[in-house]
Amino acid sequence: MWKRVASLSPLISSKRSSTLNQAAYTFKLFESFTTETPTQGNDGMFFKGKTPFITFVLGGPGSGKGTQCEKIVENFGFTHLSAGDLLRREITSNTEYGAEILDTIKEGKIVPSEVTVKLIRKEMESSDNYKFLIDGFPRSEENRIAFERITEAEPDIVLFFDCPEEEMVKRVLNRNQGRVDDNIDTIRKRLKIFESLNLPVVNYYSKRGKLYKINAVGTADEIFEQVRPVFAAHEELST
Ligand SMILES: Nc1ncnc2c1ncn2[C@@H]1O[C@H](COP(=O)(O)OP(=O)(O)OP(=O)(O)O)[C@@H](O)[C@H]1O
Ligand SMILES: O=c1ccn([C@@H]2O[C@H](COP(=O)(O)O)[C@@H](O)[C@H]2O)c(=O)[nH]1
Ligand SMILES: [Mg+2]
Repeated sequence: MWKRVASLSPLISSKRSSTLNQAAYTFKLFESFTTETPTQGNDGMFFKGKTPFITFVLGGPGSGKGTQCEKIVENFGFTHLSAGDLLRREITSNTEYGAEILDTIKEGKIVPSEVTVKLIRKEMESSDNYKFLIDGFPRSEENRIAFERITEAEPDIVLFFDCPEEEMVKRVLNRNQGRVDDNIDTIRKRLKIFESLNLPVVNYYSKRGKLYKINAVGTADEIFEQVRPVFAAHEELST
């Protein structure tokens, strides 16, 4: 099927070609997933005897997800999987989809779900830990549904860092880590996508009683004092 899609490309105009190339990129990945047959559920698929404890960490660009994840790791022994970092690693390692991922990130768009879920799943499977922070994912309802379908797992809790737009813009523009998407044009695009595609995911988990909304204004330490009790309570429950 991939061959068939590739052979169509020269026959089409460049604008359509770019759309179709994106479709082919998605399709090829999707095909590689559908040939894999996950045979076990959440408890048995990745984690040698332990039920995984999965936390999704959501919030707009610059809301402080990565900063707070570091503190959660230090204090509660989670493994931090930043979806954005996993995608950026694909770019720097020049893997098969690195170039497409780079273009997608530059545009502030969302990488096809199958790519991201595959990277997350691989990291989970190779970890000795069973407690995961999945940072910056799912970015859309489509991401969420793909994660559930492919991993047969759901998050136990979902953190949402609620931050005003002007504060997020200020933080991202001051971040200074050389990220290709830390410029005002891409930030605006990311904020729009966050509102239209990510907030529905936040609302979904809110309705399901899994959401912990954190006021992300203040110092990182102050914010962590809101985060700490969420994990402390779950630690108590599991002992
Ligand atoms: N509470 C805070 N107050 C001020 N600056 C902060 C705070 N938390 C994080 N920062 C800074 O803001 C910038 C963005 O933070 P961070 O990278 O943690 O956000 P993020 O939500 O992971 O963003 P992205 O979605 O773009 O990856 C960083 O430079 C970080 O040091
Ligand atoms: O699940 C994901 C996560 C990220 N992306 C793309 O990466 C950038 C940067 O993500 P950060 O979480 O801010 O590090 C994001 O704007 C998306 O383009 C993605 O597609 N899917
Ligand atoms: Mg981050």
